[in-house]
Amino acid sequence: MRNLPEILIKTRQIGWGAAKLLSSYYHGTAQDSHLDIQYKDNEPVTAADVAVSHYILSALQSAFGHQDFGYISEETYQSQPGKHPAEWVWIIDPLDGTRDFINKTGEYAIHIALVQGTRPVLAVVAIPEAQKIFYATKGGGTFVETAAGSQKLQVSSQPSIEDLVVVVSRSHRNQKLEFLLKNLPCQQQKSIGSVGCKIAALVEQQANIYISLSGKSAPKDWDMAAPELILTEAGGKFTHFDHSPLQYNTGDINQWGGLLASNSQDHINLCNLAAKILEDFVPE
Ligand SMILES: Nc1ncnc2c1ncn2[C@@H]1O[C@H](COP(=O)(O)O)[C@@H](OP(=O)(O)O)[C@H]1O
Ligand SMILES: [Mg+2]
Repeated sequence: MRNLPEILIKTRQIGWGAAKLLSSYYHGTAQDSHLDIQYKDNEPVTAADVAVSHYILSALQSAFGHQDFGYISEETYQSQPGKHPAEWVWIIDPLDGTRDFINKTGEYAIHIALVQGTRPVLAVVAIPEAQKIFYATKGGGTFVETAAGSQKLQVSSQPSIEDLVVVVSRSHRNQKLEFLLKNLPCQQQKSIGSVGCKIAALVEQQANIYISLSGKSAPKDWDMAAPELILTEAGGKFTHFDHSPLQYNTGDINQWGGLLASNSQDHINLCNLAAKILEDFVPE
C-alpha cells in the first residue's frame, strides 16, 4: 500500500495512540510509570521511550508489513546500523525532547516520518501536552488536528528580519551556537524543548526561525525528518546553512553542521548570514 492519504489516516491513529501512552508516563498514570532513566551516548533514555517505540513499531508493522517498508526507530537503531536498503522507510522518534520530558517542561513530541529515498513524504508530529497532532504529506499541505477537528496551517509572513522570533534548543547548546545567537540581528529568542515543538511554534506563527548547530554530537534523522515536512508543507524552508536539503537514510544517521528552518522569506539571506557570522567564531 503506497497510497499516502490512506497511509496517513492509519498513521494519525497511531500518533494519537502513542500520544496517549506517552502522556500516561508523563503524568504517572501508566501501569508502571517508573522512568528508569539510562544514558546512551550521553543522551537520556527512559522506559517511556522504549514503550512508545515498541507501540509505534508494532502498530506500523502490523498495518504496513515488511515487504514494502523498512523501519528505523531511535530506540532500536543500534541493531540495524547503516543505510536501510528499502526505498520506503519509516523513521521514528518515540520521544523527542527526552530531557524536557524528564524535567517536566511539557515540551516533548512524537515524530513519525515516512521517507522515500532520502526525502520525507509523510509526517506526523504529536504533541501530547497540547493534545495536538500535526500532519503533512508531500504536496498535500500541513494540518493540525485537535479534538475539535483539523485545520490547515501556513507559516507567518513576517516582513522584517529584526522582528523575527528565533527558537533554539534548551538543552543542546554550545559556545558556537551562543556566538551565533548573540550576533544575529534577530534578538527575540526563545528556548523550546524538542524539534517537533519548535517546528510547531513556526507553523502556529509563534516563531519564525529555528537554528540547530551540531557540536561533538549531532541531532539524528529521527529528530528532523517529520518536523521538516510539517514545516515545508506549511510554506516554510528547512535546509543546511549552505542551502542544501537535508537527506535521510543515507548511512550516516547524524545531521551534522548548521541547519536553519524558517518561514521562508529571507531564508537564503538568513542562511548566508549565519554562515558569515560563524566565520568570525574563535573557540575559547
Ligand atoms: N547537538 C546535538 N547532539 C545530539 N543530539 C541532539 C543535538 N541537538 C539536538 N539533539 C537531539 O534533538 C532532539 C531535540 O533536542 P532539543 O530538545 O535540545 O532541541 C533530542 O532528541 P531526543 O530527545 O529524542 O534524544 C536531542 O537528543
Ligand atoms: Mg529526538
